Amino acid sequence: MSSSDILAELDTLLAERRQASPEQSYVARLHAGGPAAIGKKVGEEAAEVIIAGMSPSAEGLVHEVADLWFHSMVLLNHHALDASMVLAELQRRFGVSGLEEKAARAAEGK
Ligand SMILES: N=c1c2ncn([C@@H]3O[C@H](COP(=O)(O)OP(=O)(O)OP(=O)(O)O)[C@@H](O)[C@H]3O)c2ncn1[C@@H]1O[C@H](COP(=O)(O)O)[C@@H](O)[C@H]1O
Repeated sequence: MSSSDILAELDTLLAERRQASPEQSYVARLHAGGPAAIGKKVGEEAAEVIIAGMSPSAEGLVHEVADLWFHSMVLLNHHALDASMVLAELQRRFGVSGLEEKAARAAEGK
């Protein structure tokens, strides 16, 4: 599998594992806890990303970001959303300066 396919492959696997028993699947266990429990895990992983980002170990940061992406994907899946929607949103934003987008929003009063 190429690395560019992994998000789509993982989304398919996550949807399958949602139906599994919580005794046998970490993903099923996360879903059983509901959005608040999954969101709590996303928050913990985000905190671990912040801590890893303070250290010079690139390997540690990559590991923690992978944990954050994985748990965020489970949360998306819990709401019948998937990574392709996030990728499409990033594609839509591609090349649009964050500063210009913010200024345009301010001009529209948003
Ligand atoms: N990519 C992942 C993945 N990344 C991280 N994790 C798990 O996420 C958890 C992260 O928890 P922490 O880092 O907080 O460590 P912890 O000490 O185990 O957690 P706590 O005790 O704090 O709850 C660990 O149990 C990891 O194993 C993952 N679990 C599963 N997947 C994918 O999901 C698929 C389905 O998994 P199951 O549903 O478990 O079969 C797997 O085949 C993988 O492809």
